[in-house]
Amino acid sequence: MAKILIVEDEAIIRKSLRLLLTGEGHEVTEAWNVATAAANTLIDFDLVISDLRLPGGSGHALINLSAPTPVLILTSYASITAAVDAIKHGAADFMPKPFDHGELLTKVNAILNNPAARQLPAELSGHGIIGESDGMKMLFSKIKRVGKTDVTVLINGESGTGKELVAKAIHMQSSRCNHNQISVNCAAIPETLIESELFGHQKGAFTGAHAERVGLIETASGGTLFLDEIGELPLEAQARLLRVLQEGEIRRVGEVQPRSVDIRLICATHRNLRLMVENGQFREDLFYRLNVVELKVPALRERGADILILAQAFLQRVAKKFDRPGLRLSPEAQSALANHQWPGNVRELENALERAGILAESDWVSPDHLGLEHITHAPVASTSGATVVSDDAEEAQQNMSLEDYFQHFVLAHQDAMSETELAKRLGVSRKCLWERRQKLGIPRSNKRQAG
Ligand SMILES: Nc1ncnc2c1ncn2[C@@H]1O[C@H](COP(=O)(O)OP(=O)(O)OP(=O)(O)O)[C@@H](O)[C@H]1O
Repeated sequence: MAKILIVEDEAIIRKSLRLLLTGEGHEVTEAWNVATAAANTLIDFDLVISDLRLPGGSGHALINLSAPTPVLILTSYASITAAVDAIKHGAADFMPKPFDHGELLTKVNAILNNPAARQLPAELSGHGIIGESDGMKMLFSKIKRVGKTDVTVLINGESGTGKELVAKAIHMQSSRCNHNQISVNCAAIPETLIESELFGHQKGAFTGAHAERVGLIETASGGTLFLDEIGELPLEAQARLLRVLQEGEIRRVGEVQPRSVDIRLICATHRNLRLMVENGQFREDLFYRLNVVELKVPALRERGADILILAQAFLQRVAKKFDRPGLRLSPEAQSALANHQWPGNVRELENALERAGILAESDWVSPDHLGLEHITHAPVASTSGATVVSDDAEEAQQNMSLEDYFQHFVLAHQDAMSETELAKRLGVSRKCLWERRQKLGIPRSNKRQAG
């Protein structure tokens, strides 16, 4: 006996399938669209049988949502091409409608008896990047194309959109995949240390250089170097990096002799580097070297049904992590997720689901558990640098935890201040600011393009 989910908007077809399958001893659950299907823990089913055209979303979305559960697609003769496309996207098989009962059962049995039919998650061939929207499909095909080459890639997208995942996927598709990918977050390394971190140094090159040090670029030789937040790289380090790209050579700080290196460079930024070039904050020659191929990662709010697909995937992960297999999204939670603007993108979504996994008392995740409200009050800084607050805001501030205060302060000032200024005003290092942003899920501002 197998557990089978039927997703079909026509009640008559649902009923006939139910009769057919229960008659064979299977346990059957019914749903009439993607949302009602997704309210179940899809991984628990042995098979999903889904119509291709469903109200409010296609059966394609279910292929992703259900992974690794196999999906048998039902389709009218008119959309056979679409069914073939579904197979390319990971469907186990398809069955034209109207169908012969015997033929359908043969297909169902063939899938159930074939363990290999359990599909890989419908993501970029095992790289963990989930997405069905047109923007993501376009990105996947570009990743596949640039992955095979050795060209420098500049990945652009808001904070938390998955730029690092994209960089990893490119590396894994490349001929360098058996070598390391070294990832460096230029925003997390203090400006004074960045050159020696990246390029290495000789013993005694500067105060504190007690021993020689191999830089991260040299360590990445033979593999891929991923420079995240490249817009934060100070101008002097930009000049050094340009030399590496032009000459394939590196000179450690304090060293005269260059060493040859063989790296593939992938960079990422949430900033508008062109604007930074115009403002004199980013070297034009370096920009053109980096921007050989530009990949744009869409913001989550532009990805339509991907929001729910990702939410279900993260929920399954959370359910496993907290050993709560029954966890599911209530219809209200689904609509809250679909309507949220996601300033922190996929990272914010991941955090929301993790939080829900902790807070939900029953199996049903409600909007409250997701904590998607926005912060409305924020302290305002005076030009003297002192923080000025209104009476109401003062009272609210007194009730704030340190983390709340940190978050309020960053959100209120990041359009006007650089990361260095923000860190200084908060009395923390840039690295600490970066780490707290990650921990608290505070996205970097898109309005501040430079500095
Ligand atoms: N399409 C996706 N499918 C699955 N998980 C994703 C996807 N996009 C992002 N994530 C997850 O969201 C989190 C943030 O992704 P990532 O660090 O790659 O974003 P980023 O754009 O590099 O962020 P930042 O600009 O802040 O460095 C990670 O945990 C990542 O695994």
